[in-house]
Amino acid sequence: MPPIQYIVEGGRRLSGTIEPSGNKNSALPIIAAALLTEHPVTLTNVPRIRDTETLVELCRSVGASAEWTERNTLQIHAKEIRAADLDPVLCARIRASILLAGPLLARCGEVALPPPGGDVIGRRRLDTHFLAFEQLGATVTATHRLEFRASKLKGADVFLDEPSVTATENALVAAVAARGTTYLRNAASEPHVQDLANFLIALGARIEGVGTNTITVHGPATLGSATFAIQPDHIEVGSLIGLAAVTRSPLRIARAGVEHLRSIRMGFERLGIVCGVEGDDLVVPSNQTMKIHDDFGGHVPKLEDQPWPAFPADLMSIAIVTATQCDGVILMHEKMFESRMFFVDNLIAMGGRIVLCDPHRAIVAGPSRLRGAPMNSPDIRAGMAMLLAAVCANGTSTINNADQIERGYERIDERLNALGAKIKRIPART
Ligand SMILES: CC(=O)N[C@H]1[C@@H](OP(=O)(O)OP(=O)(O)OC[C@H]2O[C@@H](n3ccc(=O)[nH]c3=O)[C@H](O)[C@@H]2O)O[C@H](CO)[C@@H](O)[C@@H]1O
Ligand SMILES: C=C(OP(=O)(O)O)C(=O)O
Repeated sequence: MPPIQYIVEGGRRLSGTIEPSGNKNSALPIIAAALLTEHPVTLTNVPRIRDTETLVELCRSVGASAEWTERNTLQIHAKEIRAADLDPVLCARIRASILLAGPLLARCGEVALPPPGGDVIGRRRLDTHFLAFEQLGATVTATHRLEFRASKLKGADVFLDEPSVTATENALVAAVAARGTTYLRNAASEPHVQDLANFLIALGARIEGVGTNTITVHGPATLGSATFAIQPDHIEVGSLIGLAAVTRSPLRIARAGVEHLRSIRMGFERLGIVCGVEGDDLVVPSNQTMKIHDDFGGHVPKLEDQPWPAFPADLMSIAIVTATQCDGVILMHEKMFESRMFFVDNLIAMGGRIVLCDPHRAIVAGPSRLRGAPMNSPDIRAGMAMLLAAVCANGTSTINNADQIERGYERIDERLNALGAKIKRIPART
């Protein structure tokens, strides 16, 4: 498939209603966990994006049947599976290939995985996965590929060395198959971790503490079949709040999953962007103050990411672009990843007033009028942030490597064009 380029004509006001897709980071562990049961599983509201398509291919490669029966409905039946010959190219395409470790280990007693890929946003450690599997009774060998073996998984009191999202998900799936009770302490609690736990419960697992940092699993569970709807993507909702704000456009984000939006709304409120809630819809008015709130005493405020329920790392790039359009000064502190902030060079080239202090911190002084420019998307969220910048800038921008954006956002060009944006999607000239 040729690489994709977006040509964006900026400076247009948007309006209308948009519904977020299902959460990518829920769909991925849930598709992988569907391999845990011999019975058929139907998943609805699955985002039809590059990452889910790749994982579906990997599921087929281990012997499961996986069919899209509608655009966003996926049926998976893992009657018999084998944990062998996983394609290194497919595994390297997505971070979520590591999520096959838990279900395949539980079903087959061993699995060898080529290293996972995913966003190039800094070092992405796997040590927490290894720690959890070892405590549940597996042996782990990590060389050019990752090998996990366990003739029997045993429940354990596991303290994760950090609340890693995918490590919590792998440990949760393995614990459902393990004999005895497992406590996962210092567990991640993101909406996608909750979604996975609720899917496992729908299959028949006994899990307590969903949404907290101590998850208790009583195993082993006898699993059946289930139909499960993936919850809305809170990161996409946050991206759309940023889009509405930078283009000064009134947007209604329908079925936004407002119960999970508190820290995200607070983050944008610090930038002077206030959203209303109507039922499960989020309403972003166009008449925002866009005035950054100083800390008490007039001190320079900061916005930092942290594990859930705090402001999510995957929204930092969006928040930075948004802040360029706000009045005031703010320190943006990305604590988790070392390379996620380098994309700000593109915003600086467009006229953004940003000082990159070090790989983790940037000071943004706004507002600045952005000018269209050529850009290259390094990762999903930086790509989406650049798309926001391009839509609000004066003139035309080109975003190369827009495939990255499409790893995480479904038909984003069509959906934003329906709101009034002008994004042309073309195969890039090589
Ligand atoms: C498929 C999927 O679900 N991917 C998400 C998942 O990736 P993933 O599960 O790979 O991310 P982890 O939660 O393991 O951690 C991400 C990084 O943050 C660091 N870290 C983590 C916890 C902590 O308290 N302190 C800390 O510094 C880790 O060392 C690591 O470098 O979670 C990340 C963090 O929300 C998101 O960016 C990714 O979109
Ligand atoms: C970092 C992300 O994805 P992944 O973990 O799949 O690379 C993301 O969704 O922003």
